[in-house]
Amino acid sequence: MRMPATASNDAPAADTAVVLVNLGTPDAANTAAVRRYLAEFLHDRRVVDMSRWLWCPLLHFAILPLRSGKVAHKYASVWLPEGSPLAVHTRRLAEALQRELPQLRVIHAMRYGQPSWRATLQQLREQGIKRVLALPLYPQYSTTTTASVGDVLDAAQGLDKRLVHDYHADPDWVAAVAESIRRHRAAHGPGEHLLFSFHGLPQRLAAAGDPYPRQCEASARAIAQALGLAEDAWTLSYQSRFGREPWLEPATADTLTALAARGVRQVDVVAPGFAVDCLETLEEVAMMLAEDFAARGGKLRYVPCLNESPAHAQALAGIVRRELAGWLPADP
Ligand SMILES: C=CC1=C(C)c2cc3[nH]c(cc4nc(cc5[nH]c(cc1n2)c(C)c5CCC(=O)O)C(CCC(=O)O)=C4C)c(C)c3C=C
Ligand SMILES: [Fe+2]
Ligand SMILES: [Fe+2]
Repeated sequence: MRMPATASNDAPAADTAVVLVNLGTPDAANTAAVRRYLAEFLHDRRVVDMSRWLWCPLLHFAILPLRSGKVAHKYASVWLPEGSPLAVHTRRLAEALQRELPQLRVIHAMRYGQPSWRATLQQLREQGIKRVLALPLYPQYSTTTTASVGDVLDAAQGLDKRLVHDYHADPDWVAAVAESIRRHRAAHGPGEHLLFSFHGLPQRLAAAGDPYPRQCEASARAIAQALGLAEDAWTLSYQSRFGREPWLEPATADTLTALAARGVRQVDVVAPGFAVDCLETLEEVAMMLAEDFAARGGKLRYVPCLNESPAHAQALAGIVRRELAGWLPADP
């Protein structure tokens, strides 16, 4: 008889690992490290699906030489003593989740850069791990992010594997984000307008069926409802556009301009597409967009990501427990 796997605190599962997989980040805030990182990231066909005949010359002779130095400078402006914010918070979140799930082995890996997701899977197998639950740190599913984590998992041999598809409407995660906004407003004063800023995506991918924008809309609506916000008290927008083709709209920068023109003087910006703070939230939103909005006479207050907060770790632990409870062991 096949018994469901359990993941209660009293049922040790020494052969099961949970891996939080994030995007990845450079290992130093300098041009060479950023160039290495961007080269690996932007060679993934899930991220850029152009013909290699067109893309490789553009990447190697224009994008990498021109972008790496500029982006390294941006990383330097948010770098922490222990490293890149994305790396630091991802590691701390895995440690916090390990405390919630002492019966399991919890680690983290990066799709690009270190610790390498591919190498992590091989090491786990060598260490005698039989089952791996991959939890991509992307609340909303996209072919450009979650599916790429899944590609590497699919290619790993000799493991019983499972991937968390998304958690964009998970009630505990929604409650944790809503509570972080409530606390931010309690600490800094009531808010005038709430802007949900998600990472963007080429419109072409959304038109081809990527569920990402629908899931972003559902996340924002659920969080706004949990906060009891009126329809006109919040807006959704997309940031971090890359390249020349049309990306999802409205753009966060344009939305802030429009809000300022409408006379809105204070905007709280939250980024629930990012599990942890990173270049895109700290430099692009909390620094650059905040400066632009201030120049228009407004105040942008950035609500930090859930990062390694207990509420975040508890929400992820709930997701892990449910996934493991429904996971039948593989046939011997
Ligand atoms: C075609 C290019 C890109 C797509 C598609 C894309 C989708 C996408 N990205 C994230 C999350 C993150 N992206 C981050 C940085 C980043 N993203 C791109 C390009 C695309 N992203 C680039 C080139 C970069 C690097 C910085 C730069 O050169 O501008 C990050 C932060 C990494 C860090 O080190 O802090 C995150 C996180 C999602 C969720 C997503 C699709 C939905
Ligand atoms: Fe190339
Ligand atoms: Fe990105």
